[in-house]
Amino acid sequence: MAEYSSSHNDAAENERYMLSMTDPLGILSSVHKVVERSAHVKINPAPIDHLSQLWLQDNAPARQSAASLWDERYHFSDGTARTVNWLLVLDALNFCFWAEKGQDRWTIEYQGQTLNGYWAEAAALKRAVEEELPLWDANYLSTISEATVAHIFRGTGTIPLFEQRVQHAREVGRVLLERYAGQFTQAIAQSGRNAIQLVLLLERYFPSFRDVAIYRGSAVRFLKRAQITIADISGSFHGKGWGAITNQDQLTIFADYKLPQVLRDYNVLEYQTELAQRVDNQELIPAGSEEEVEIRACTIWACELLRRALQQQGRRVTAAEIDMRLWLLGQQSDAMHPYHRTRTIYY
Ligand SMILES: Nc1nc2c(c(CN[C@H]3C=C[C@H](O)[C@@H]3O)cn2[C@@H]2O[C@H](COP(=O)(O)O)[C@@H](O)[C@H]2O)c(=O)[nH]1
Repeated sequence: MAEYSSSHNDAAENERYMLSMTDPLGILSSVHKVVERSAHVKINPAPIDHLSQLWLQDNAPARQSAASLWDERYHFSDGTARTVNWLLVLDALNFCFWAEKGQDRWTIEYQGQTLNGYWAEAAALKRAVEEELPLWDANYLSTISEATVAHIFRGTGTIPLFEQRVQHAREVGRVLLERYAGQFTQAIAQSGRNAIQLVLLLERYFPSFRDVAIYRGSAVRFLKRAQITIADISGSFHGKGWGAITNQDQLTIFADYKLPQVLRDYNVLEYQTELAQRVDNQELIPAGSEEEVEIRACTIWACELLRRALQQQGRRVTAAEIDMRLWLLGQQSDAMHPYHRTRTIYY
């Protein structure tokens, strides 16, 4: 199956050394176990080398980091603690924007644009603040009503998993009040402005961020929304002030539904025939199924192999930079095979 295993000792030794040194969240080691056993998804090494060569030739975008790309059009950003709380709400609700097969996606109108997906979510939350709804206020969040959340996301169609979004907003408010005097900036301070400590804090105290699956009896750690929250805070503040968070190079890519789609388009990921047919037919892949966990685990591991291939060619990039580049490719993915459909609150 996966060809990542080495053909001689020192490569394996090097691999174990690399794994132990750069995996403080226990994500790489847990997805590595899935990759070894994966029965429905394969990682192809040759396309990884091809992709690293492509990116080495093309200088500019590889330098892109979240900070340089932060988009103020659709993100609320006032440079204060209010923005930090707003970003936590943004990423507590940052999941599952696609419609049932044959249905149109939920969309909103904002500043004369029709938006869908992640951008619709971000703009809807920015529009709410512009309409004087204090989405950065923990008290307000902790008791927010269904009617208010429906108003916030008003548009054409309904945002999927609406109930869960109400629950997540209330949970953010409640935990902020219980533990951080209503300010996520206090959590940043308490974590010593360390990305790893902050991800573990989100996993421990904010249940909706606890993105951990079970695969053949073992825990598999993804922590996608917890990790992207840190990247988004850092990006929004351009790496300064509340965005000056260390150890971001130890984050993994964020295992959403777009990255697997892009990696499959490059043939980095290959789906076993039956899974390929189900995904291409836009059938639901159950949350927590072996297929879903293998898709996400192989996505993370393939990006780690890509990061190492680039590093071996002298190009040091972080997983977050690889993530950003792949995700932006996924924003123009109409000609690609469909992304996998898993109804989940985790991505
Ligand atoms: N891996 C990864 N997944 C990401 C993002 C983002 C947006 N973030 C950046 C945007 C501007 C700032 O620079 C932020 O950093 C959203 N998503 C996920 O994608 C899916 C939505 O896709 P579509 O249906 O096409 O809108 C959904 O699972 C959502 O959770 C990312 O950056 N990486």
